[in-house]
Amino acid sequence: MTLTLPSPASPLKIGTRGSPLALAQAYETRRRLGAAFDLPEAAFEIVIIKTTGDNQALIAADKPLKELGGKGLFTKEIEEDLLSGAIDIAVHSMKDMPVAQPEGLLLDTYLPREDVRDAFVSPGNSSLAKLAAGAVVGTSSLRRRAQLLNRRPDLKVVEFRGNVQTRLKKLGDGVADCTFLAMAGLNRLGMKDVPATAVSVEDMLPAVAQGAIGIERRGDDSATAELLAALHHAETGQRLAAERAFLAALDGSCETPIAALAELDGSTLRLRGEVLRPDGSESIAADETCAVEDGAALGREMAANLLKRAGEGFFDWR
Ligand SMILES: NCc1[nH]cc(CCC(=O)O)c1CC(=O)O
Repeated sequence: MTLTLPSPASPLKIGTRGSPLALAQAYETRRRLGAAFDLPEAAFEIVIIKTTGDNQALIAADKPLKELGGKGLFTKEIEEDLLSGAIDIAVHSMKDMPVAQPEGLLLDTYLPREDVRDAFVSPGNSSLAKLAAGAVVGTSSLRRRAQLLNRRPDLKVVEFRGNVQTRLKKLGDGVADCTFLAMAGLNRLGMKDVPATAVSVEDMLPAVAQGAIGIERRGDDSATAELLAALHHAETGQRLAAERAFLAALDGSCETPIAALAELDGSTLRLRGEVLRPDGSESIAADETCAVEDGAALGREMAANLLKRAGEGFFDWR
C-alpha cells in the first residue's frame, strides 16, 4: 500500500480545543508529522473545536463537573467531528481521556511523554514543606486535594477551576497561597517565569497518563493510521497501558481520587498506584513490578487488590 501524504491542496485536519495548552499540543503534533514526512506547515490545518467544557458560563456556575456532562465534557464535540470526517485526527491530553473511546474511534498513538510530575506553584513559598500551617491551596483536582489533605490535614483547600492562565491569575490575586499544575503543561507552554517547583512522585503520585499526548483517529482510516505509526512512542504506550488498565478496573470517574505511575527499567515495568478517600483521611497504595508486556494485567490486578483493601463506601464523599 502506498502512503498517501497530506498536502497544501489536501491538508490533514487536526482537531483540538482552543486553550493555549491544547493548541501547543496540536502544534507539537503538526511539527512531528511535518518532520517525519518532510511536509510544509500548509499540509496541515488546525481546526479549533469548542467543547461543552469550554463554555465559560457553564463552568463558572461552579456546578460539579459531573453534572455538566461528566467524562465527555472536553471531548464529545471533538469526537463527533472526527466521526463525521470534519477532522482527520484529534490531539488530546491523555490525562483527560476516558479509558474507552466511542465505537469507530481509536486512541493508540502517543507522543513521547513529558515530565510526569506535579508542580508546586507559589509566589511566596519555595516548597510544599515550607508552607505555613493552615495555608490555602487552590485546586480543582480531587486527586491533588485528597493527597494534600492526607499528608497535610492542616491545609485549607479551595476550588480553583479554569485553564493554566486563569489559575495563575487567581494566584496572583491572592485567592490562595499556592496551587498545583502539571510540569508537562508548564513545559509545553514554555512558562519558565512561573514560580514552580517539581514535586517528587514519592510525595505526590501523578494522575494516570499525566504528561502524555494521545492522537485519536477513525478506526477505518488506514491512510491516517500509517501516518501516525511514524509518531507512536512505544515506551509511552506500554506505560499508559498499565496505568489506564488500573484506572479502568477502578471504574475511575472524575469523582474518584486515583493516582498511578508506570515506569520502565529495561524489560521490567514498575507500577505504583494509589486510591484515596476524597477527604484525604485514608490512602491505600501499592508498588509492584512485572514484565513490560504484562503491564495491563498488573494494572487490573493492582486495582482489584486496592479495591479489596479499601472496602465498601471508601470513595463516598465524607
Ligand atoms: N486537567 C487539565 C489538564 N490536562 C492536562 C494537563 C497538563 C498536561 C498533562 O498532564 O499532559 C492539565 C493541566 C494541569 O493539570 O495542570
